[in-house]
Amino acid sequence: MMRRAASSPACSSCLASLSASRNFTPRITQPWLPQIRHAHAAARASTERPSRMVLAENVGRGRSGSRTRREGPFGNLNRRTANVDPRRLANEREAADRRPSRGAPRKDEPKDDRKAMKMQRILAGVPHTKRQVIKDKMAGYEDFDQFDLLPVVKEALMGEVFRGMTDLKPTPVQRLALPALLGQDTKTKSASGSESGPDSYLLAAETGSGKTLAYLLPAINAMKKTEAMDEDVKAWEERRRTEMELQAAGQVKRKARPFDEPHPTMARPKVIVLVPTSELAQQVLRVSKSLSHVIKYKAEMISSDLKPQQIQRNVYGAKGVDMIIATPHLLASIADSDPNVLSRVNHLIIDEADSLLDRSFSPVTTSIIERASPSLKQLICVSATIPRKLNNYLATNYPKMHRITTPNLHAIPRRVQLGVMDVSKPPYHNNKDVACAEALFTIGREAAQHEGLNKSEIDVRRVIVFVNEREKTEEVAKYLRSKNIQAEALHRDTPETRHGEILETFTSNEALTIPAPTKPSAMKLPNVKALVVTDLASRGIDTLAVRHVILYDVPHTSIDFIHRLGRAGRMGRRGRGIVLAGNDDRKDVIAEVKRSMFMGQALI
Ligand SMILES: Nc1ncnc2c1ncn2[C@@H]1O[C@H](COP(=O)(O)OP(=O)(O)OP(=O)(O)O)[C@@H](O)[C@H]1O
Repeated sequence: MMRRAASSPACSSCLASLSASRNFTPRITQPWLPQIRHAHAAARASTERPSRMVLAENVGRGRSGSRTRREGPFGNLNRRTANVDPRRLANEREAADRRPSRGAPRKDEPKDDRKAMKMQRILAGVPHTKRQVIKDKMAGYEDFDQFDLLPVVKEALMGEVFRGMTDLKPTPVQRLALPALLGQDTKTKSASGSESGPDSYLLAAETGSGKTLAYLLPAINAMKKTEAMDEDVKAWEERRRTEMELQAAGQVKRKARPFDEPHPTMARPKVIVLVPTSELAQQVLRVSKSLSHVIKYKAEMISSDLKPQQIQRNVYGAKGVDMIIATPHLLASIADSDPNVLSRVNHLIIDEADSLLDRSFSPVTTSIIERASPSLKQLICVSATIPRKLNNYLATNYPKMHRITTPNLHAIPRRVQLGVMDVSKPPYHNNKDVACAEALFTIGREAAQHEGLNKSEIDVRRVIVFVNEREKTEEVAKYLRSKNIQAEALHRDTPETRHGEILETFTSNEALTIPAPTKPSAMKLPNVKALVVTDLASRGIDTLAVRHVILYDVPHTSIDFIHRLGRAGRMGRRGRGIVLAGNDDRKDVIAEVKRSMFMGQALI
């Protein structure tokens, strides 16, 4: 039932209390209402005790006496400042500023408005100020002569690895890592060492920036230095010399008493390099072998593409082995049956550490680290990216690890350009095969124009096409071949023996040329060779001669963007990436990656 409004005069506070009750319809048009309001106000002013609704006159002035600590169960209520020790607060703020993993930008850092990439935020951040400090630190080393390398190591570097190259300068990661790993940088040494365990380092630098030499040179240098002091090796050499002298003097017959005592380093390497794939093992071995010709040490690899007898020979060869480059599973299984394989390791290098310490590889990699620990002097993790997971893993397990990161970490170099083909529009109608073939034709046409006429030989452009699924590699390569484009597919199921052969064209630094066609041939695009691959070829593979990369599928993460685009524009060269953006692709992510590349910003 509706309640009627009171018919007698009432003031505004009375009306307010009435209106609070449900179903009350106020009649506020009465002409006498203002007078009643004034009467009430006058009565209020005349009372001695102020109403609870009236604020104290000094309310704005704050408390005069200090009452920072209030006792009792409600002492912490209605506080205007946090109940935290101000010194602790200041310390925490300072630590947060120094902590590399904190994603929050500092005051002096430019504002970051990359919304789509922030959704995944998969990479650990490197603070702006830290990047500046690194730049200053790098400035001290301009020449390879400034590093404490043995003369024979320098000779091998210049005469073999860099043969025919002039005006060589160490790259940023080499300027930072070589002094630290060689012990020239005393500050780094004291920070990374611990009384009980080995010195541990993280080397993180852009793709194609020379990380392989940055870790190989110090390890080989240390190996050579300690070799001269190795008592077992000295004694073995003495016995061998005596035996040879006896044979030469005709006192013993070589056939009757051959000197076949195994070298003390047989199956006892001093340096181990762990890599995720056979292809990468092959590549690191190539660099190491070129150094070993001059430095004289024995380097071998073990990976699943080798026959068991070959693996046996590489590890248990009578001449011994100083360095083993291996995939973790194979090495761990050898160490299971012969634990002494890891008993003399001084340097353990984990290349592509973000892969080898992720969930799938981590148990086996860490088991190798643990078994090698007693003799280990340096543990070196190497990576082109520091995912947040790796960052946390290292911070927890190796809190004293010294992090060597370059100023441009996680940034794709500006010399690599990214073009976007909107495949959702005509004439492609979301058909990426057609768009990919079109992109390759454009590359071929541009190259032909660049070559000019009247040449007897033309350059062949090597293009890597990245897809996300292995099934897609064959499918795309088949389509391209149907359009008379030279294309090969490479994925995990390709016979391992063929991997090296297929990759060779793309990893070779030699110019690839063919005789200039004089008449139109069946091969519509003679000057382009395409390799359709999954991520198998995105990690560590040194494709110096590749200028073009096509991202057929949009990479799932910014880490994949960095690694895939990192196959072009290596070691200061120019490169071009073309991403095919279809209807279902995250165009906002692509746009942000493109903008970051243009601005020279690190991906997140
Ligand atoms: N100081 C240097 N000057 C010129 N070239 C160099 C120098 N250091 C290394 N290189 C060459 O640069 C190329 C790339 O080096 P490397 O494969 O070590 O790169 P990376 O940093 O390991 O790349 P990724 O992260 O992709 O594995 C190699 O061909 C190597 O010979």
